[in-house]
Amino acid sequence: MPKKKTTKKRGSRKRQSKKNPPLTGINIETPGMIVELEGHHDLDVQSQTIPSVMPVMPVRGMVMFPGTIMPISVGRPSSLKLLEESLASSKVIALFTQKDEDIENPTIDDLYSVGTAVMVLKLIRQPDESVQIIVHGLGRVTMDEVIKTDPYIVARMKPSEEKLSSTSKTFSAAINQLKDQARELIELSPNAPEQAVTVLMNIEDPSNLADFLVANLNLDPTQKQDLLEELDIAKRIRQVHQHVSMQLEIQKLQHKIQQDVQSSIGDTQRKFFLREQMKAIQRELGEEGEGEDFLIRLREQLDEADPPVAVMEEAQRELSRLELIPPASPEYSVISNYLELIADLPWNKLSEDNLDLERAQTILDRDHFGLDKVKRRLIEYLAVRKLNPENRGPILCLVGPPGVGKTSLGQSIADALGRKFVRMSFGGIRDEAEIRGHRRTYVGAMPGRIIQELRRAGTKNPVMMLDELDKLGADFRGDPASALLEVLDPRQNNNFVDRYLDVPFDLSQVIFIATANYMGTVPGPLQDRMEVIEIPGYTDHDKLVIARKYLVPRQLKENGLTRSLCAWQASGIRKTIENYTREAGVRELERQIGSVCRGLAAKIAPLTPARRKSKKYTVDAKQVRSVLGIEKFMREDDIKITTPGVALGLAYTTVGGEVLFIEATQYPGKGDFKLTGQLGDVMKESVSAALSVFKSKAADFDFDLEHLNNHDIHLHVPAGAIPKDGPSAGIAMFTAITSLLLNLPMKSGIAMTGEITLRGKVLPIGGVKEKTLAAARAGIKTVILPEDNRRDLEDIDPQVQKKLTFHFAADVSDVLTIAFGQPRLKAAIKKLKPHPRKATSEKK
Ligand SMILES: Nc1ncnc2c1ncn2[C@@H]1O[C@H](COP(=O)(O)OP(=O)(O)OP(=O)(O)O)[C@@H](O)[C@H]1O
Repeated sequence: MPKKKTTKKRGSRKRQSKKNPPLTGINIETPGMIVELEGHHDLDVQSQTIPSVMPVMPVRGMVMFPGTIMPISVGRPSSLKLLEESLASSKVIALFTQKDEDIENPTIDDLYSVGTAVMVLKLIRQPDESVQIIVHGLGRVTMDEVIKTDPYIVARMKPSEEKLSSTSKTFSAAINQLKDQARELIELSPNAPEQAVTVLMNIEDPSNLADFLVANLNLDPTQKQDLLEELDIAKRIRQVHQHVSMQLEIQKLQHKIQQDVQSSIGDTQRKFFLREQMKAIQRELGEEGEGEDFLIRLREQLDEADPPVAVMEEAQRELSRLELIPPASPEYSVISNYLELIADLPWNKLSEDNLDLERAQTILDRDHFGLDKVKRRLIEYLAVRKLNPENRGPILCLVGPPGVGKTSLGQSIADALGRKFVRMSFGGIRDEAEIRGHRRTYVGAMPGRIIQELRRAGTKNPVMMLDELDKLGADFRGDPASALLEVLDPRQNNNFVDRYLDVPFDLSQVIFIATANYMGTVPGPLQDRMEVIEIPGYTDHDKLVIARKYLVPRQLKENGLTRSLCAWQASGIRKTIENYTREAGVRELERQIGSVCRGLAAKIAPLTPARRKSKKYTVDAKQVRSVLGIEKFMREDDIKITTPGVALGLAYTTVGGEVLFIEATQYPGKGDFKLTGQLGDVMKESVSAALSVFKSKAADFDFDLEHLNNHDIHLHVPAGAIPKDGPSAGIAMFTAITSLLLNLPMKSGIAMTGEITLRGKVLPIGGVKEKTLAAARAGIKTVILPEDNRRDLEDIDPQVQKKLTFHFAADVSDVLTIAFGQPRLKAAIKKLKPHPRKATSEKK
């Protein structure tokens, strides 16, 4: 290494310098040797006089200043010659800067006229035959007369006389200020040597100070030459001051930029170190493995989930937060739960649709009996999807009583399409957050049901069943229906934002199918967005087939039985339908069939395997009776009417059509009218209307209205615990009141439905299909419908039509004729005539 060599050589040179006269021994031919010239210590330099004749060495790209020490590379042959010859006699030479540094062999005219006399302190021979000299500036010289130019220039010099024009206090202040600024500049300069400030502060002489600073300032050679030629020290100080100030400004600016850069790098480094420290602490606590592995896994899962860029950015932000939190902290689990959700959600996972319509039809037929209209609509829906995949189609809403197969139809559609099936029930949901989630700031926050179900589905295009839409509530916690509106709106749902997830998720590929028992309570705007498909309920015949094909085989299997062990007969199923269930769907029927199967399983299980093989139970009506016990429903008894004041109405409720008993009674009182049975406002009004119609027709019946002043009437609609509403029981109310006041029981086996007006007209009603089904189920033989509902007849199931006789009424008098029979009615009126008058006159 050059430094080592230098030290080593120094020692030998010292010895050598003592023995040999130095310069005579210079051998430029010996490369790598440093020659220390004799007598170069400070005192020598200071006492060195500047000879009047000196060899001139041209230099380029630099200006030498008195009082400074500089290394100079010498390579030109003429300069090497100069050194070789002149150093033998004197260590002092003159350095003159070239005006144009590109000139290889400068003449006198190519040099500035002012140069610097220098003392050569060291000469170092380089391996490439050049030489480096270290020189100490002695003083300014001006070329006076050229003595020779070959092989190098030798000239007579006249020393340059410097002058100090000012010694005032201002000048001293300027010197001090210059020194301060220069010190600041040195301190800001990253490469300045440590002792530079000390050297600066020790310089007393203003000329030396100026020269020292110029030599070290970052100026170009012409500027430096100007300052060399400036002999007025005060002026030179001023100019140097300007340069120092400017460079200080630049340096400060650079320093600031540097600091800014460093502080930003420093911040990243700080975080890195802190993180490392955190890991070390976690390692000490034994928590490290857990957290590290988990984070690695999480990162992999996130990459795999490949969510949209914005979501990934959010996830990365949360991941970096997670890295700083110890696994034991509660926040750790909050963030990690969130990230796990993002990693689990099917951002890009789609299942491929199978739009083979024949296959879809087969699957629908395989899973469900009947329901032809519904199945046809579902096939149409799939056909449109096949022809126009972009068309999202309407949102289907299957409406019907419980247990008619709405949910299982949804499952069949998903099977037919080859999509995943998820179901969410809205029964009792009152909080908007159930759908849209809670913000993560809440303790125990969770995503909404939609996002939870999608996570469960694992694909972003499942069939999602929104069950029991009619049970959706609303309270102070917000309106879940409005959140659902956003979910179902095809223009908004590609950007659905769950509050917990806080980033949009695309729901546009989900097929939503809603179900409801009753459309009446589904919020209007939601109804608007859906296409309603009604499933009215099953006839006894339908139920028989469904039971034989689906329910019995399923229950046998579930209870570990076989067909050969338990042979269900049609009579057994019919008995179960008629005497143990009263419903529109088949859920209770399946439950009862299950009960029978369990009862038989209890008998079969104790048998030996051999006995079991030979034993066969025939499940007929008798067997069902013996297992299920006393019949729950006796149809004929139920509808037999023996007392006045009772009428059978037909209603449409959330559980399908129903036969409604309307009972009225009277007792002496003050003419009050009492209503019970949880009747809604509309129904109450229709009772008032019925009473008013009766009063308006009292004369026709020869009925003395005075009777109503001293009798109270109580009208009750069982079952009292179930809320009822609607106008369609109007004519039944009127019939019940008439029956009571005319003291004439209605004929048995007749049920009626129709709204009543004050003029006694009968207005049309809805739900004819469901109501007639219920009538047939209950064993009713005759149904009175409003005249305007005649057109609904063709919609009624043929099985039901066969069982019922229909009468159509335009006016209440038509109703009374059918309900009581004209002769019975006349007889009752006749009987009644003297009775109330007698009672009144008796009272009088
Ligand atoms: N037409 C049918 N063919 C075969 N099975 C049926 C039919 N209708 C209903 N079921 C069966 O009846 C049971 C009840 O049906 P499901 O749960 O789908 O009723 P739902 O209409 O959704 O009732 P809820 O309104 O209470 O949700 C299911 O096991 C279903 O398979």
